[in-house]
Amino acid sequence: MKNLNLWYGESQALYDINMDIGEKEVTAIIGPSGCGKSTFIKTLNRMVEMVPVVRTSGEIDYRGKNIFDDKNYPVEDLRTKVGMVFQNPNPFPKSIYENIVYGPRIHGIKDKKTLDAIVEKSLKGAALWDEVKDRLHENAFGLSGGQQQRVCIARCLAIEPDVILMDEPTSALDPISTAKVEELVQELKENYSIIIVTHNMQQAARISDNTAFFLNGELVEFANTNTLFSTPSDKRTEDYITGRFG
Ligand SMILES: Nc1ncnc2c1ncn2[C@@H]1O[C@H](COP(=O)(O)OP(=O)(O)OP(=O)(O)O)[C@@H](O)[C@H]1O
Repeated sequence: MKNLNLWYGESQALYDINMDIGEKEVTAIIGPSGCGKSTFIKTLNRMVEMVPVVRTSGEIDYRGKNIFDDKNYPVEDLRTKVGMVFQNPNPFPKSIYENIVYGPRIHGIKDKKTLDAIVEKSLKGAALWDEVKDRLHENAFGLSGGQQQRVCIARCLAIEPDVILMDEPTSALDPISTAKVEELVQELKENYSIIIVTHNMQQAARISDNTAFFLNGELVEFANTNTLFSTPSDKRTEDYITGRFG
């Protein structure tokens, strides 16, 4: 990211963000409510532009192409490479199977055997296969919240992204489901780059390689997670992680 700025109408939400996010690493985004965490990750797959008054400046280069350059990087291509999982599990009101094959079908895959294989691989990737393999054609709404969130992760994996954006993916989950998703993040980073917004600093410390601390739309500090939590270089980071504000 180079000099990334973002405005909602007249109101600026991101200020001059410069950041280099590594491949196959977990990057945590932390900061107090309203500091721009969601705005920031939704910028990475340009979903933020669904708000009509949004305006950006600067660049986000992904594998040598600026994602804002529509001619060289169609937004549909970007979104197949950069998938997203939201705060509240949001499966479609369809069967587990139909949830997973939704994206691949849009991409023109029709062959049943291929779709079956995608469902199995994606559910295995989301550590859910064993729990649901005998009920693939039941409605996803019949699953627990934690299982629904893993369906959403499987749905994201089914389009074979490189990057997975997660916006507080465990905030609606109980501690056991949270632990499962955290464990899953550790497994997924073997194959995917993960950027995760979290309110939970212990979670950031547990699962991420690098952490970015945002405050009032600015990137205050971006460092190795252990370093950021043990010896932050900015006083504002120190105040936040020690609970002095936020
Ligand atoms: N659709 C929108 N229209 C106008 N302003 C918005 C919109 N969405 C977010 N904002 C503003 O942008 C700023 C950053 O909000 P954002 O949701 O990115 O913060 P956040 O750090 O993710 O907060 P939280 O932790 O509470 O989810 C806030 O001032 C917010 O009011």
